[in-house]
Amino acid sequence: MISLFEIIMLLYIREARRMAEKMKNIYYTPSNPGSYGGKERFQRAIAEETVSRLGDVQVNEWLAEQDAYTLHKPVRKQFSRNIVFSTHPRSQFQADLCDMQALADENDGNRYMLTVIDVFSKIAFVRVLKNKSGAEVTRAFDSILKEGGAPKKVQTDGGVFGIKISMVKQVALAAVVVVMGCVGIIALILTLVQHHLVDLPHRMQYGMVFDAGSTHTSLYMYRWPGNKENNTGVVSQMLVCDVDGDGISSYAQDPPAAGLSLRKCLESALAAVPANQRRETPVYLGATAGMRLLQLQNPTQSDQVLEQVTKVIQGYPFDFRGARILSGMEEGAYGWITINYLQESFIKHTFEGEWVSPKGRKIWGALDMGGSSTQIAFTPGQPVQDPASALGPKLYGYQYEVYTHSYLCYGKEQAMRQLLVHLLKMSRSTRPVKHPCYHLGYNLTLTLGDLYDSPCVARPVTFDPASEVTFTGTSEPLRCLNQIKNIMNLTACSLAPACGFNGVYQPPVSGNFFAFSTYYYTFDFLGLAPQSSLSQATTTIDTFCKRTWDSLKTEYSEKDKYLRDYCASANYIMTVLLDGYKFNQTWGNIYFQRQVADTDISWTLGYMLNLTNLIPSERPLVMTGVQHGQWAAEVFFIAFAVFLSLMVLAILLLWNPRGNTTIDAITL
Ligand SMILES: Nc1ncnc2c1ncn2[C@@H]1O[C@H](COP(=O)(O)OP(=O)(O)OP(=O)(O)O)[C@@H](O)[C@H]1O
Ligand SMILES: [Mg+2]
Repeated sequence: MISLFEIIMLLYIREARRMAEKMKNIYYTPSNPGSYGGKERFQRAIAEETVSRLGDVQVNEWLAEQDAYTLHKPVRKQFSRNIVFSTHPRSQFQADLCDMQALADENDGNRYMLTVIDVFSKIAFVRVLKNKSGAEVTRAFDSILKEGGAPKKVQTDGGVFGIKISMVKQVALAAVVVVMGCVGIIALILTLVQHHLVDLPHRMQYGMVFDAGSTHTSLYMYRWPGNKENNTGVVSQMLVCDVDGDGISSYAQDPPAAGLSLRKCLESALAAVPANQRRETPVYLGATAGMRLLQLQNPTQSDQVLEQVTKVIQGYPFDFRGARILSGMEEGAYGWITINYLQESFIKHTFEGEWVSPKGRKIWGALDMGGSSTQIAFTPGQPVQDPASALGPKLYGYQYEVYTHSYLCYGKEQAMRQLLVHLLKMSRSTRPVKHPCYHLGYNLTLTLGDLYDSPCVARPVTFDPASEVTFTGTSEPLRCLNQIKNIMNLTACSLAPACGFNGVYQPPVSGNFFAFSTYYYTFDFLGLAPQSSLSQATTTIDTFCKRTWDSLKTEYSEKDKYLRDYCASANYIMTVLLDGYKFNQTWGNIYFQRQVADTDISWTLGYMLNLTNLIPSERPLVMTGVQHGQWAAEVFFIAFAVFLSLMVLAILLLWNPRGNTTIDAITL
């Protein structure tokens, strides 16, 4: 017995076959308008001939099996696409609809699937749809956003578009930006109002320099307020300690004694510098002409002397920065720096807190006469023609051109020695040797060994070092002056008239000068310091030189070890200044001074200033400060503003309030 179901099935199959036959006839009959064409035309032809319209699924399935249809379908072309860079999750979602209509009956009437994938993480979301109406798709998309968070962009077949930021997020962002703006304005106001130049209390700083001269060694200790170290004129002399005995070069035969001689002054320094600052207190030792001469005579001995002084200073708890021999040019230049620093010629720091270049830049020249060498340094009114005597220091942003020269063997002691040797030579066999610069009644006896013990004088080929020679004073100032001129060459100069003496190039002197050390000692003793007219100076010297030794001893203490030489050194000074450097027309520009601003004029201060970078090459910065409370408030508000900026960034990038992101429509 055949069942009703089987009958229905047989009828269905027969109808299906009939329809298939019919479709074949239509499609493969070239005269039929539905043949060999697209789906729409084919469907219309079937409807006309069978009076029934076949569903898309049936037609598509049948056409898909026909080679004639599939072979002529347009080929899918590869087309260029934009490269998408996705840097973090939810930067871009790709969305599409899958057509599941054919399976709708088995899927509770759900005909489509909305598929969404996060481009960065590849996490996929799927929602089923009954239809693809705008409302249905939007509902499904909202549901995906609730699960996966809102992306920045969504890519669909309809294009790429941004997701609207949720209201909550908008309000949060606006609030943070407003607060941030207020905080920034408060910080700015705090910074601009109530600021003033600060001058905070600062502890003193210390620095020391040993001036190891040819005749003696002195320790100069300086101090300055630490917060003002780049100002001019703030470094002042704190103490000077004279080392007992002669200069360190005199210890050539016993170098350890040179080191030991410094102990007394190092102990004074220990007492002067607070214990907690000793380690940071720089100490330098600079040796001058005496050691220059020893180095020429016996380099081993000069090295040994420097070694021994180094050893002793290193034994003290200071920041020792070395012992060395200065060149003559350095000695001259550092003297020049000292003077102009103390005079505040380079730059001035006003009460208003500004750095100003003093009007007209009145730069001082330096005239130094030690025991073994003499230096001149100044800024000439014309370019320095000899590069060997030119220096170009850049100080506080201004470049200077300095002429400087050091005459070795023309310090007071060595010049006096040269005079003795010259007089001895001129006297031939006359004994005692007449000395026109010594006072009548004064006699000096010394051995030839002592007289010739210097590279500054020419020794006879043979002589007995032990034999003695006596010089007897004659109080003849005119002869004295003439004999002194004989120890200098005042004529030979290739670049005449731009000359100093001994053929040395020197541009004409210009500006005011400080003359210190021997210049000062001698002129001060004669009552000619700090200034005197040229005629007053010559008269005073002449009168003094004519005096007898007895009258001098009565007036001054016989113990004044310099008494015998004042006449000679005064005449020597006049010769150097007038015949050598040619101050004839500008005598009044020379100031014979020992100190400026309570500080000794010496190369030592310039040396320390330079080595401790207390004179910057560029103009110092003016510091602006605020009170501590105000500063703290500024820091707080600025930090708060930074924090808020980070919050804005975090909200933009990371915060996706679920359920609050909305989309109005989406085209897939
Ligand atoms: N109070 C004084 N009165 C007179 N002359 C002095 C006085 N003190 C030092 N002298 C002399 O003045 C000269 C210069 O002394 P200064 O201390 O400047 O020389 P120095 O530094 O030892 O030598 P150099 O710089 O050439 O190495 C020396 O001959 C010294 O004997
Ligand atoms: Mg000196």
